[in-house]
Parts: sequence; C-alpha cells; structure tokens
Amino acid sequence: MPETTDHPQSLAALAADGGGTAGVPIELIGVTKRFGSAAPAVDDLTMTIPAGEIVVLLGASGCGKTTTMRMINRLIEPTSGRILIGGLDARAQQPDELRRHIGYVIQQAGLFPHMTVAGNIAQVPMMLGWDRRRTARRVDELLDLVGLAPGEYRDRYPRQLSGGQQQRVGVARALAADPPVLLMDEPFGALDPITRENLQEELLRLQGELSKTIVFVTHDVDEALRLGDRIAILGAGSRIVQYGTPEEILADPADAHVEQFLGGRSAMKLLGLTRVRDVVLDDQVRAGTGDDVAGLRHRLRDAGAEWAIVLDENDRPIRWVGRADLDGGSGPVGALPPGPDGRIDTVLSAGSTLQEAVEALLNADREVVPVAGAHGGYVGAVTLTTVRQAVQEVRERRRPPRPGRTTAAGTPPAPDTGAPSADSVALAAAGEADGPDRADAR
Ligand SMILES: Nc1ncnc2c1ncn2[C@@H]1O[C@H](COP(=O)(O)OP(=O)(O)OP(=O)(O)O)[C@@H](O)[C@H]1O
Repeated sequence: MPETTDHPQSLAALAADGGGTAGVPIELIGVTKRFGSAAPAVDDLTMTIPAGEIVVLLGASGCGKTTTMRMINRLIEPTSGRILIGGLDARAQQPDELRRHIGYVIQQAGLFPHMTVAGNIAQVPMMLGWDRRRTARRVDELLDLVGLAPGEYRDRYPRQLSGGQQQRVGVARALAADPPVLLMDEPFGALDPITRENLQEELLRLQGELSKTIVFVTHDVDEALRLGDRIAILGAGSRIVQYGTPEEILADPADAHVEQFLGGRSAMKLLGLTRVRDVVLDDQVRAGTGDDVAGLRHRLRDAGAEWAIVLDENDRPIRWVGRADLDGGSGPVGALPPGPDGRIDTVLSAGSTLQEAVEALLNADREVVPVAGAHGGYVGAVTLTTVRQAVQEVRERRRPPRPGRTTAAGTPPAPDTGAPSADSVALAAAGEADGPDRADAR
C-alpha cells in the first residue's frame, strides 16, 4: 500500500467529522455473485454510480437487485470482480468499518424493537465511540432532519410509531454517522401509497440538502421515475438492459422488455417529468385594461384570433375577452362588462408538470390555459398542441445517439472526484472470504 499518498485510505477518512459528507462515486467492475451451482445471481455487472446521485436499480423479482446492493456494503461478498467506493476498493476495508460509513435502509425499517428511537439512531455513533452528549445532539438533529419532533419521539419504542415514522427513524439511523453513501432496499415498499409518496418527497428534500450517493432498489416504476437521477433497468443476473435518466428511458426505451416494464404509458409519464417552464408556450393576444377596445378588435382580427387575454398592471391574467364582447364597444378594455365566457378558472405556474397542464386543459372551459411566471405575471399559454409538440421535442432531445446507448448502459461519465485511482489502493487486505450473507447491517 503506498504510504505517501494524500488521498484517504478508508471511507472513515472520506467521511468528514460530522461536517456534511457529500456522496462519492461507486464503481462495480465485472462483478459476479454465484450462490452454489445455480446461475449467477449477478453476472459480470459493470456500472458506475456517479457521486451525489440517486441511482435506482429497477427490475423484476429475483433479478439480483438486492444481491447487487449488498455487495456494495459487503453483506454479500462478490465471487469475482471489484467494487470501488470513492475510488477505494471495498475489499480493502474491514467489513464492519465499511458498513459504519455506508447507511443502509431496508423495508420495514428493521429497528431494534427493545430500543428507543434514540437508542436505535445512536447505534453507529456509539460504535464509533462518540460521547453521550455528541450522540444525543446528533440524534435530535437527525430526528429534526427527518421531520420527527425530537421531544416527542426520541424516547418512544418502534411499536409506538406508525410504519412511515418507523421508516423515517430508519433513514435517520442510516444517516447517523453522516456516510457518503446510502443503500436503500425497497425502503417504502410496505407503506400505504400516501405515506409512501410523502416519504419519497422527503427523501428528495433531504437529498437536496445532503447530496449523498444513494443506491435505491425498487420494483415500482413510478417510484423509480420520481426518485432516480438515473435508473438502471436490470434483467436476470443484474444484466443492464438500460441505464439512463428517467427522461432518456421514457423517451427511448431500449427494447420491448423495458417498454413493457414501463407499463406502456411512457408518453404520459414523460408528461409528469416535464415542466411547463421547459417547453415552448403558445402566445395569445394580450390586452391591458387601459387598451382601447377598437384597437384590440383590430389586433384580434389581424391575428386571426377569437380571444385576447386581459392582464392587470402587473401582467397578471384577469379574464378573457372575445371578439363578440368587443363588437360595438368603445373606451378602455377594463371598462367592458365581463362576458359570460371570459372567466379564468385556472392559471398554471411555470413549475407545473405537463401532466398537470393536461389535467387543467381537460377541466377548463376552453382549449387554452394561461401560465404565470414567478411573480404571477402571464408568460404564455398551454394548449393540447403545445403539449404534443413538447412531448415530441423532449423525445428528440433526450434520445441519445444510438451508439451512445452502450455507453449509457454501464458507465455514465464519472465526475472527477480527486479520489485515488484503484491501483493506488491496497487490493486484497480484506481477503476473499464470503461475508455474512443475508445478515442485516446495523
Ligand atoms: N443467500 C442466498 N442463497 C442462495 N440464493 C440466493 C441467496 N440470495 C439470493 N439468492 C438468489 O439470487 C437471485 C437474486 O436474488 P435477489 O434477492 O438479489 O433478487 P432481487 O432482484 O432483489 O429480488 P426481489 O425484488 O424479489 O427482492 C434469486 O434467484 C435468489 O433466489
């Protein structure tokens, strides 16, 4: 092992001392796991999980997702291949030590029933030899972070918590020692849909603050699309069928298997991922309340339009005014009596998804819905044509060049982390012996 390098030699050294450790990349290189003589559970898997991203492993039951994940924290030892975490060979780390710096969240939280919430969260800090005061402070900080009031929850036992609260404690426990990597194995699988959605939102919020590298296993396509910066769709033996961003996968599914997996509603799902602000909006004839009625009539005629949108002095949409409302009128537009069909029920925000836009269009009385920018000012409008064009455009834009897809499957460009090269790290210190397969990490 080279002694003179400035690079850290262990994940413990990578983890800042309570100071907010960001994620590190994970590389799996030709990783295979065989259980006995059966076909490999994981067969020669090579993939890079970029630092600070949520990468979702998505695939049918038994395809090897959990085995893949558990090889990262050495709950399962690979039969062959290498796994680098932050550039460090996982085999060169003591398994226990490695696991203290890789958070692990499983279905139904896996909390110790005889320990309080605080006791559960304090497990890893105690193993790391933190003193009581520091540990107690960290427990409260983490409870706050996952949205549980420390005073109310720290002394409860797991049985006194709902499933969702238990899972929040599970996440707090996994984050206790501020690990750069979080492994989450179907963490929300046992929760009802509403709790599940809330926790997904919470996870995204947390990740916005923490930027960990998160490997997330699920069978649920919608969960994958919602959470993943990238999704790896796995076939038998964890073979990568497609690896890309949700938009890339929806816009250009690698094959019929992926399309089938996506549930055949890829256009609708793409709508849910695309924001109104990112598409070319339709423009409507605009009118200020002080504009002259006769002038507006001419403008509508010249534009071949039936309706204009009336905006207040701050450009906020007030109502629609039609050619028929203007006929025979004079003076300012703002003085016209409101027409029966001019009401604006819905104004979309620029942050709305195209799916929300379609819902608004279906519920609206007209085939156009205005969109407001940050301060409520009108920025354009959505019509069904806008939506259709946007989907086509997203598909074109997201579609990677064909030969590139082989690159996408396995190795997205890894950011330069300044981590040591694999060769600078001792390789075989931990030996090859199988670890405690199927044991749950604490
Ligand atoms: N300890 C073990 N001994 C023998 N076979 C195992 C062991 N663990 C997993 N397997 C087998 O390896 C394959 C992959 O299992 P794994 O749990 O990784 O799949 P998975 O994709 O996570 O499935 P699920 O979505 O159902 O959890 C399966 O065929 C499974 O039976």
